[in-house]
This record gives sequence, structure tokens and C-alpha cells, in this order.
Amino acid sequence: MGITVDSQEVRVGGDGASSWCGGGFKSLVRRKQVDSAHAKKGTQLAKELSVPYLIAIGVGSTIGAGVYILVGTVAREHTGPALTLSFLVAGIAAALSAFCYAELSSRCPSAGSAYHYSFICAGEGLAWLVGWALLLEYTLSGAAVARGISPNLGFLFGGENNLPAFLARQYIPGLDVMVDPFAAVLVFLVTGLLSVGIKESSRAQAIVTTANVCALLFVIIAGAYLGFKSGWVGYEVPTGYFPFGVDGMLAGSATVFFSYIGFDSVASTAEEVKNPQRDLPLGIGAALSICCALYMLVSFVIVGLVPYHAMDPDTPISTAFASHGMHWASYVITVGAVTALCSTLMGSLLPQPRILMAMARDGLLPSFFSDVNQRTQVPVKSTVATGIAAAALAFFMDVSELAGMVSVGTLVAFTMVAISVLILRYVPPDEVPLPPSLEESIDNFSLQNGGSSHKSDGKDPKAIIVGSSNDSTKPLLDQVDISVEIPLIAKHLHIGNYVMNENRRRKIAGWTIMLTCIGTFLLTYSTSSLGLPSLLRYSLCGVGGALLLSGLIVLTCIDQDDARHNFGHTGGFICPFVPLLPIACILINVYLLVNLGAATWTRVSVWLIIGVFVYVFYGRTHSSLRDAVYVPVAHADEIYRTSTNYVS
Ligand SMILES: NC(=[NH2+])NCCC[C@H](N)C(=O)O
Repeated sequence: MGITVDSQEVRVGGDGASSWCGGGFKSLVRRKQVDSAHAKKGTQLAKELSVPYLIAIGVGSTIGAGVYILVGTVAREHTGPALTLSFLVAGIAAALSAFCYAELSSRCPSAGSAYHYSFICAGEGLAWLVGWALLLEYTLSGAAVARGISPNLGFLFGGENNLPAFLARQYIPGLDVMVDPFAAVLVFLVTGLLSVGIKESSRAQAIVTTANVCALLFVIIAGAYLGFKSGWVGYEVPTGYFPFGVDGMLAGSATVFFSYIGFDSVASTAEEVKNPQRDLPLGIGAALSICCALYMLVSFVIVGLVPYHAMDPDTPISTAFASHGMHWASYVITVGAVTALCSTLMGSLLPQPRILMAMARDGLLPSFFSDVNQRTQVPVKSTVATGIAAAALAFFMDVSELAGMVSVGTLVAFTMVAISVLILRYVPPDEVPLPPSLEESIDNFSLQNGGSSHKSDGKDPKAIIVGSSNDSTKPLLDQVDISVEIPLIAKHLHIGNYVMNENRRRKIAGWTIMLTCIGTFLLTYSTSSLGLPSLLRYSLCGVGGALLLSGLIVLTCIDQDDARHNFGHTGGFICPFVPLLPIACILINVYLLVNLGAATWTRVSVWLIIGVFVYVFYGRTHSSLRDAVYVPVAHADEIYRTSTNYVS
């Protein structure tokens, strides 16, 4: 799109996404500036976190009950001894998303993670959906995890029925529900801890995470000892390493991918990190590598101890140890599972308030949620709101059936993060809403000069005139800290032929990214929907594959935005192999999304439809971008020239 001179409204620069959208859809594609989310004074979070804390948050949020349970069912049904490879493949798939998160968190380090990146890159509509889906994910996963703790504790007491009354679930006959007061209390305890301060809560996270990592190390070391002693019977099975073929191993990776969910919590703490550009990529990368190594070693040992077909589907690890006479190991493993659940609970309740806060700062939710407590420098109100919602769910509902809905949030976020990397590289956001201080100066200037203020004259606020001649522009600029504000505007000005070329490049890139995403969906949908008539399936598959491949080729040939070079030199993280890596990441995540099943999608649709209503009736009209001010091109040009004179 680039510069449009047809009306008073001018976008300086522009993107490939909004040019084709009519006025009604403009709110959906308006994008915020990278630095527009910088908190105002008094609403800042405490900058306390360094790499070790980030690793603790990442590992703690990622390692949950998943690994303790999945190894049994996945080895029995899909992979056999090749389970270790499934964890490797799933780890590589997760690493693709981690690379994308690392670049975005490093380049756009504000709270809100995937929601925030989507707002900067893809626009308000998709950002809202991502944020809305993440809210569902974190609340449900917090509730599900809390609810999983008492059955695990039951092992320590010799069965759930022997649990002391305060730990056990209670049946309420009148309501025909099984309530779990302990789960609710636990959620409140974690909420309290998270409200005290980010440093205190991440310290607690570090302690709990250390305990659960020690339990996994115990499984690895003691298991390897038993394996060497007993001759690794699990690997001696006559069916070989791949009893279900390589296909089975790949199907297993899709299931164990769940155990890698959670490292993205690190990105949500971006605003609380001392040196976000360097520390966030390090934290994300180290956390994921640690989890991948632990998962592979645990699975390697466990499938070696027991033949895969004899594995227990519910308590595979304890049973494997018991089969070698080490019954007491189940206590260590249960403690490991309980601490893992506690740390994932914290890992779910930590990001959600930050996403609520980011959405409220952008005006899409009431400002109640963006309130930061002055003393603790934590978004206490949204933390408490999150805690109440998760505790209520955990108290009343057995949310385990809703597990698929948890994955939707994560996978939608992972997909959008990969798309955001492509957009940031090829169609970086440079429709510049004016920086707030310049806006204020314009207002003051208009008032002082009796000129028409864009806010008060009832005209389209976007149609603001930034001075109509050099004479009127100069005093305006006098009131602005030019060294800060002008480069922001001037850097987006492309004059002469260059504009046309750049313009065309952006347009092609924007369309290509969109068509590549459509191709990914068609390809994964057609390969997964066996019920479709085969002609339709093959056609969809062909069209999808062709779109995807040509998208990849076109993007490989198009120049990327130069900013990444400058950014790379400042010590920030740059995702390698763009566009191949993000496209592979989109493909994997869309494949997993498409395969979540109709029942999950029906439930999620209800939530998303509610989200659309909230957006239409609240977010769209309250968005902080609703009055975004765009620089008219002629005057932007003037500002540019004037500022050059002024500076020189
Ligand atoms: N944010 C979340 N969805 N967290 C859930 C994490 C689940 C965790 N990876 C597990 O294996 O149990």
C-alpha cells in the first residue's frame, strides 16, 4: 500500500494487509507501533528478572504431568521403543516456535507475548482472537492442573479414598458435582504468591522446579542403573525399534507435543526482564533445551525397562520401577509429579494477568485489568481476577475433558507468532500513528492558533493536518523533542521511485504471506479429512501444496526488511532460516490444530464467538487506536524536510 495521497488521511509507509480492506474492516487490521505499548509512568512492572529466573519460569511452566503420563500411552499405542525419537521430533517442532518467540520477544519486549506481537504485526482483529484464546487456555489449564493434584497426592496416602478430608474431593449430592476445595485453595495460594511480587514468585517457582527436575533426574539415573542391571529388556522386543513404523513415531510426536507447551510463559514476562533483548531468547532457548533433554532421557530409560506393550497407561514410570522391585521409587515420582503440577499451575497463572493487562492497556478490555499495584509493581487486580476464575473452575468442574481447548490457545498463539515473524521481516508495521507527545503538541498547537483541532472539529480524527505549510509546521516542531520524535516519522518516509518499488515489494509480500497461510490450511485439512470425496481431497491437497511451495519460493526471492540487520547488531536475537523456519512452524501448528477434533472445535467456537461479540461491542470502540492519528503525506514530507533543516 505505501503512501496514499488520495485523501487527507495518509499512512506513511504502509503495509500489504490493509490496502484491500474496506473501511468497515479497518479496525481489524489497524496495527500498533512496536513501542506504543511502553507503559506510562506509574504503570510499570518491576524489572527484576534475569536469565536463571527465566529458565526456572520456562522449565517450571513446561514440565507438567504430561511426561509422567504420556510415556505409557504413547509408547503402547504409537511408538514402541521409538518414543525417544518422538520426543526429539516434538522438541524440534517446539523449537521452531521457540525461535520465533525469541526474535519477537527480543524485538518487541512488552507484556502480552503472542497477543502483543500479533497486534504489532497482524493487526487488532487477529490479536484480539489470540488474546481471547490465550485467556481460555491459561484459565482452563490452571484449573485442570490444580484439579490433578489431589489424585496424585492420593498415591502417597495409599489411594484417593484415604486422603485426609481437607485434601479430598467432596461429592455434593444436591448438585451432583464433585467439588475440589483443595484445588481452589491451591489456586488462591499461588494467586497470593504471584501478587506479592515477580521476584518472590519466580523464586518460589525456582524452588518447586528444582524439586521436579530432581525427580526426573532420579528417574533417569536410577532407571539407567536398573536398565544396565537387567539388560534393557524393553529394547529386546522382537518387533524392533519401530513396531508401529515411522508413521507411528510421528503420530506419537503430535501427542507428546503437549508436554512442550508452556515455555512461552517466559515471553509474557518481557516487561519484567532486566535486559530483555538478550535474556528472553536465552531464557526461552535454555528452558526448551533442558526440557527436551530431560524428556528424551526419561523416555529412553522407561521404554528400556519394560517392553512397550506391557507398560501401564496411567502410572507408567512408577510401574516400571515397581516391576524391577523398586517400589519406593513411586514416592519420589509422585512428589515429582505433584511439584510439576504446582509449577505448571504457576506457569498458567503468571502469563494470564500480563495478557489481560496488555489487552487493557490497548483499550480492548476495561482499564481495571491494566492497573499495576504501586508497591508490588505487579498487575494485582488482573492476577486476582485470574485466580478467582481458575479457582471457581477448579472447584466445580472436572476440566480434564476440556484439555483439547487448552491446546487450541497454545497452537493458535504459536501459529500467529510464526506469521508475525514473516510479517515483521517482509511487511514491518510502519503505518505510524503519531507518538503520543507529538499528538499532544498538535492539540496544543491547534488550540493556541485557534485552528481546527482534529479531536474537536468532529471530522475523521485520522484526517489530521500536521501544519499546512512550513510556517505552521515549524512552531509545531519547536514544541516537540525532535531528536526523539522526528526520526520515528522520518525513518518511514520513502521518497521518489524507491516508494513505488518498496510499495510493490510490500504488496507482493503481504499477499504471499496470506496465500501461504491459506495453502497451509488447505494442505493440512485435506490430508487429515479422510471423509472428504477423494477428488476433492486431492484437489485441495494440490492447491494447498502449490500455494505453500510457491509462497516459500516467492518469499525466498523477496528482500527482507533492513531493520533486522541493525537489530542483530544491537545484540538482539534474529530467527534463522526465514522464511523456511516460520513456514515450517505454521505448517506443524496448523496440522496439530486441524487434528484436534470436531468436538474441541465446537466448544472453542462458542468461546471465540463470545469473543467476537465482546470485541464488536467493547474492544473495537474502546481501542486506543480508534483515534490513531496518521500523518498526511504532503505534510509528513514537510516535516521530514523541516526536521532535516532543523537538525542540521
Ligand atoms: N500453558 C499451558 N497450557 N500449560 C500447560 C502445560 C502442560 C505441560 N507441558 C505438561 O506436560 O503437563
